[in-house]
Amino acid sequence: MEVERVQAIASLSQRMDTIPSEFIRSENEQPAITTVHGTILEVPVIDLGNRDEEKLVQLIRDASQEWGIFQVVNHGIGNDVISNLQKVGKEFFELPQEEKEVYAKPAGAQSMEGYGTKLQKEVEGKKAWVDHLFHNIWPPSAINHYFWPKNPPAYREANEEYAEKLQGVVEKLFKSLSLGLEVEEGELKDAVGGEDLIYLMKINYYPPCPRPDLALGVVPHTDMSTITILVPNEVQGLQVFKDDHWYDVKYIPNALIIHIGDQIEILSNGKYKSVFHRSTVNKEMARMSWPVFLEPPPELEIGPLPKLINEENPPKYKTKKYKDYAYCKLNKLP
Ligand SMILES: O=C(O)CCC(=O)C(=O)O
Ligand SMILES: [Fe+2]
Repeated sequence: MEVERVQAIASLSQRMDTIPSEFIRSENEQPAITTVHGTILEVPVIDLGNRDEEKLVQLIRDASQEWGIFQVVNHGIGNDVISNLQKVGKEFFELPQEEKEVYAKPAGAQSMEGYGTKLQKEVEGKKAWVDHLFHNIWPPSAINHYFWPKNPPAYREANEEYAEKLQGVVEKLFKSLSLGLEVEEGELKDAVGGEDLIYLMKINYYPPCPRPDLALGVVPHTDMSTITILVPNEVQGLQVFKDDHWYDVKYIPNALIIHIGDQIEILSNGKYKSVFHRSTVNKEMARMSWPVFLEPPPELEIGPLPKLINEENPPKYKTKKYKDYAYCKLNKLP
């Protein structure tokens, strides 16, 4: 079956000032109506190079409790590594449509991997203004190079380099998040699979949109991952829901945006919050983002850490295999 890519629809709508009606959100979702303007609240920005470890733990703990999202600077990944990742991703999405289709996600495949467009019409039968590419980048045993673009030729090296460097950031984050819960520093990482933790890369490509006031990119959701580490391009678009309102997340060049996902909320028995977020689109420019979802192996069972449970603190979440959690979430089952 031929799937209509948003990028193809966008190139047709460029000459018009309208978008197909299935992309027009209801008023209670339209970004022009529901976004708070002006920087009233700002997502915390944390210096990951801070040598005062206790302070770092405290900052990450507070941001994860209060917001479920923060940006990190001084994270140790070179600007060149990030700009190479962005460059090859952009080049891939700028290839002719038929070259991208080579990587299309096979119909009915279990895995997320491949090039695609969300098929199911989302909330109220509406579509999202975005195409994507998914593929694992770590560990080597989880990688299927079939889904890694061969063009541009530097694609593979740029992604390998980023995956390599990302591991240091992942270690630091899990360590601080564990210490923030007053458990051993390796406890959360072990609970999500240790060295078997899977790094799933997604590239979101949001083509220019004639009516960014009416459409949405990725619709409101929480990530089902443990943590998501996201690199945006320079086009503003990520928004978080806080105290009943939608706020823009400020673009900071070379910063990484860290989302707490559902599995960390569950493991922490609700102390850390999985952040509710969405993305908007731009009239003139293509927005792109590179979230890496850190996912437990499918068969691993995840529930609140036993050390956090006692008579006063009963478990607030069920323990489930990650694959069952994902199945229920995707199919909107309890
Ligand atoms: O593009 C963004 O900034 C957010 C994307 C996102 O939330 C997702 O793909 O899960
Ligand atoms: Fe997300």
